[in-house]
Amino acid sequence: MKQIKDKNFVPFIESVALQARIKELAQQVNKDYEGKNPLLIGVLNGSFMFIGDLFKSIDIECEVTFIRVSSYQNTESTGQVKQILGLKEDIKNRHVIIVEDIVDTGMTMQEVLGQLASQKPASIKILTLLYKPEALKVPLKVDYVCFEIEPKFVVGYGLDYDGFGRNLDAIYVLEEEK
Ligand SMILES: O=P(O)(O)OC[C@H]1O[C@H](OP(=O)(O)OP(=O)(O)O)[C@H](O)[C@@H]1O
Ligand code: HPA
Repeated sequence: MKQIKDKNFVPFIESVALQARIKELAQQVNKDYEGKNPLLIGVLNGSFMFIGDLFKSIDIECEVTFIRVSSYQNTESTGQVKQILGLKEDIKNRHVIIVEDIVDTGMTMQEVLGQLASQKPASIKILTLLYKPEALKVPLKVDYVCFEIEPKFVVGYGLDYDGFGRNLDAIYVLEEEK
């Protein structure tokens, strides 16, 4: 069991299982993107650990970069607008793979996908470590998934609870929800 701030988390996906599945997914990317020089775009902060391990097992020609997504209140509407920060690469005509740690409501990915797609990449796909299909609130196609999970709060391996828990080498779930 791990205590993070006021909450207790219990083991959910162990490190060995994570690493084995990440290697499998990397093999799939190797197969699908051979000769295409894909650009992997990691969404910070959560994806840093996952993309590090994934990238080591991708052995075709490829590149990696990172973005952050900032949320701010649009003054002209009540909705949350997310802005992509930090993308310096020209993605026009590139094969882009967006790499996430988790797709939960799907709001982040919907926004990021829309904004990147408007820059006319040759192709664009979403690759995520964790996916909560039952929590999805917007229509979204998630192309590569390591693990589909129930809609429970998880931490570890890059994912945080209030900033903490990212350094755990496995995924843990809130105790009372297991
Ligand atoms: O599908 P959604 O409901 O939009 O949730 C998923 C997003 O939430 C988390 O990011 P967060 O904003 O917590 O930032 P972080 O990566 O820095 O932890 C996660 O890394 C995804 O980007
Ligand atoms: O389950 C989660 N854990 C941590 N961060 C998250 N961001 C969206 N869903 C989650």
